[in-house]
Amino acid sequence: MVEAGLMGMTIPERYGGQGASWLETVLVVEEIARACTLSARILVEANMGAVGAVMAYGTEPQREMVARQVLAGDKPAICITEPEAGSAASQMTTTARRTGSDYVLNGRKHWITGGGVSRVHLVLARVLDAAGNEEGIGGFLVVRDPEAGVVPEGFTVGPRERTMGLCGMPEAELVFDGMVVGENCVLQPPGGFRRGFAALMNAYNSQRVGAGTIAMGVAAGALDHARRYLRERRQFGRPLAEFQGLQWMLADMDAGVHASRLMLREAAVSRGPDGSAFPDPMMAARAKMFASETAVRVVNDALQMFGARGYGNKEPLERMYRDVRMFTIAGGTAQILKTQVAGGLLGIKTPQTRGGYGVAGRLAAE
Ligand SMILES: CC(C)(COP(=O)(O)OP(=O)(O)OC[C@H]1O[C@@H](n2cnc3c(N)ncnc32)[C@H](O)[C@@H]1OP(=O)(O)O)[C@@H](O)C(=O)NCCC(=O)NCCSC(=O)CCS(=O)O
Ligand SMILES: Cc1cc2nc3c(=O)[nH]c(=O)nc-3n(C[C@H](O)[C@H](O)[C@H](O)COP(=O)(O)OP(=O)(O)OC[C@H]3O[C@@H](n4cnc5c(N)ncnc54)[C@H](O)[C@@H]3O)c2cc1C
Repeated sequence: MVEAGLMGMTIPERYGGQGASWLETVLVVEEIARACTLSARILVEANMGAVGAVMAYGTEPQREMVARQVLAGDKPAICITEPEAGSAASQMTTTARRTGSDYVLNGRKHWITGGGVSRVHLVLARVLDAAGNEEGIGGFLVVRDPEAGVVPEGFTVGPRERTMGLCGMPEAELVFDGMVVGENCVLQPPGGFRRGFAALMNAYNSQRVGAGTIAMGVAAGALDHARRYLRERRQFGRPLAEFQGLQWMLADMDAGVHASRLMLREAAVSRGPDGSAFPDPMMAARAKMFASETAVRVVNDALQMFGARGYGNKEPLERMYRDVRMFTIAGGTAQILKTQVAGGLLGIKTPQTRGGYGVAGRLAAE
């Protein structure tokens, strides 16, 4: 992927990238996901999420460092989720406490894709001043590269999670125990730490569009396989393609993939409020939620069309099914994304803590 120029496509040309748009990136992601979910995931993380956040909010040296790493083949890790803060990501307890001009990180992240193999890590943490008062949530850039002898003290990689799919890339726990990082590692979004969580999640909307595109690409690949097999396989003296029950399934699958693709591309070219460099939050949530749920159904239906052969490993369907199942979970579960979409439609703020509901501007004005 480095040789093909796919790592760091979105990085601006002045840092060695191609300055590719989100739309150009998702076109490539779809094609790759048709054949290999894992490679598509690497592509998304090497162009969206953390990379997008650094290119939008980073200092010159931070951008140069991340560009160098990614263009050389690193897939950065985005470290948000914690054992007690999954969907409730804003309740993270990992802290970054200021001591002089440094920060000391303490806490535990889990299910981090690339844990143990990624070099660049964007770690979200609750920022405390020297007296322990909270300042908001910030992003911290941490490089770990054992091959080059860079192993930050106080940063350990815990056990790998064993998963039903996507087995070519580890998900692991990362433990920060008094790890000291300098001020130059702080990713400072506009609005400072008080608006840090919102700004970092805003950057993450690009990765939601990327993740949704992977799911859609896997479904598109499964649909191709299904079309091939319906023409190839014969039962009752006729090709499966002649059975109307399967034809209607195929038409529904095609419509689902097509609708997902349109929603994802619409989100990819959209921009959030206030001149954001990232896709509109609601469009990203809607597209990822729809594409991931649709893809699980489409791949399941494709597998069904193969009968026993779909359940076996001579065809890629069983692998695609195991891979695609993840996309309604990671990157914001389908339920969380639906809540965000509904909140936008109704003009209701939707924090999920007891007593947290509020009315946003539009409804209040009505
Ligand atoms: C956002 C949530 C964590 C819910 O938490 P809260 O209820 O505490 O937060 P909110 O009040 O909804 O939001 C606080 C603040 O942030 C703004 N915000 C939130 N999300 C976004 C967004 N996507 N884009 C832009 N801005 C956002 C929100 O508007 C608020 O700002 P104001 O104060 O109103 O101005 C929860 O809903 C959530 O998103 N949970 C999912 C967590 C998640 O996605 N984790 C992903 C981990 S990385 C990963 O899985 C990688 C896998 S992969 O990509 O393959
Ligand atoms: C393969 C994989 C890779 C991942 N990679 C990363 C990564 O690189 N970086 C990272 O930070 N994280 C990563 N994650 C973690 C991922 O972001 C979380 O799994 C996800 O945000 C959900 O959190 P949780 O698993 O703790 O589920 P929980 O939040 O415990 O949710 C459990 C169930 O309850 C539902 N639920 C929770 N709250 C609500 C609510 N308010 N309303 C309705 N339903 C609700 C959820 O939808 C879900 O069905 C990865 C996960 C997987 C599976």
